[in-house]
Amino acid sequence: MELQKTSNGHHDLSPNRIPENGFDALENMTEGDNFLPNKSNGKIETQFTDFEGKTSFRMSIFNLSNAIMGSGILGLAYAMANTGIILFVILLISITVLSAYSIHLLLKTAGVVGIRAYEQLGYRAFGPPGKILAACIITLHNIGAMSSYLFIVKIELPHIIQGLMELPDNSTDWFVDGRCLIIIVSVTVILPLALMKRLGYLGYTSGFSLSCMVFFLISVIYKKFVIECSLEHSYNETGVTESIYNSTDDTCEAKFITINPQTAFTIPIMAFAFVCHPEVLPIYTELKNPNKKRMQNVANISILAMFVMYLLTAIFGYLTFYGKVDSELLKMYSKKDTLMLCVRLAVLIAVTLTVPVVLFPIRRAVLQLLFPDKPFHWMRHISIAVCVLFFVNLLVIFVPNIRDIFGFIGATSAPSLIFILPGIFYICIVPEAQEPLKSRPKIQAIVFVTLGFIFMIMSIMFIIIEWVNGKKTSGGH
Ligand SMILES: NC(=O)C[C@H](N)C(=O)O
Repeated sequence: MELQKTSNGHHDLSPNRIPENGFDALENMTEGDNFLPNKSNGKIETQFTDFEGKTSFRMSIFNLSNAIMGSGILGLAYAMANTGIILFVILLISITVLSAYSIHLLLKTAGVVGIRAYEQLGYRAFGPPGKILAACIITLHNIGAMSSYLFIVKIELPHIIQGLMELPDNSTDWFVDGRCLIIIVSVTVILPLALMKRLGYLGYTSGFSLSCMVFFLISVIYKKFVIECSLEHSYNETGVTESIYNSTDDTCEAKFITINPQTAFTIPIMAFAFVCHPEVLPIYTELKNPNKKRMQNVANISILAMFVMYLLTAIFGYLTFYGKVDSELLKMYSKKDTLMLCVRLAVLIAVTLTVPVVLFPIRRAVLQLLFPDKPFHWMRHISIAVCVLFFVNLLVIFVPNIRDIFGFIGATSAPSLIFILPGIFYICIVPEAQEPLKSRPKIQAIVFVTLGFIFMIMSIMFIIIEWVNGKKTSGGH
């Protein structure tokens, strides 16, 4: 699809030139493209002409909620065990509000320049290095998230099959080999969904994925009332020793406020659980009748719904196992219990259906970096998805314990995507004439970025300290 060039050599994206297939226009968009500012009520409002979205409000909520909800939910009970109920609730509310504020910054910045692509905002703020930085952080973070989802499939699916088929624990058949299973799941479920041309089409699978997580939550609540907390409860059945992740507290009593060395992981776990920022602008691009308020509503509803689910999961998970809860809640439940086998399956389905949603921003970042001026092409669309999935599969198959890598990625990319980048883009892109540096919104954004840097430095420091201590206590292994 060809866009007409204006006299200054830029693409003309004026409203009377809205392309038939706006998606191509977005993929086509280059750094020099102009967007038409629309002066209404004396305020400059940029009209988005990059794409005419067709995804309904409800489907967009499903997609964004699905992007938020992932493996992060499994670590929240553990986070609560290491902060106590009150501190946890305060931190969770703070991260929820900050996450919504960050989306507000992204949407406002996108509105000012009329671009709904994270990487392009990076370009507007800092030129090519800004674009490369944003694309790399998105790719790194989302590959980390995808790997964590496939890691769950690799570990849990064999147990589910063994449990449902009543096979002995030591069976060596190929269908209980996690490595074979992730390849099968990737090829038969994830790849076809990742090949969809638009994220909007994933609304139905996202809705289904969310209902699986609701089932998980209901079961966690139910189990609280049937499982008795016992001090001898053995939860490390898989034999994986993770000294740095194990809680030190072994009592069956709820703590309201507590601080221990593992408290350091709380903010990275919560921040990771709320990351959906690379998906926000792609979802906005496909929203029907888009405007900032409507998209902010999509974000607020999704964030609020996920906040409720996170809070309930954490509280009931914690009140079932107290200080002994593992950093992966599912590990705590018996593998012989049919209900819990079904719950594991539901969580697996939920995270598997999240993988394609998380893959979309990676493909967009790669396209923006390697083929910035090229129109949509199926070959590129398909090959990037295949390469990304291939790489993530290799990672999950050959790296035995990627938790440390996640810890580091969670501590660096999550604060960057939530706090630092949206704040810096806002400060740099919203013109001084519209909002001077000393205006309230800009000062708020500066504080927000500073907070992001503090979180990031603190998390990295704590994680390094824990690694060093963990290595010492496990004899240097
Ligand atoms: N979308 C992501 O990056 C992570 C997601 N928030 C999770 O909890 O797994």
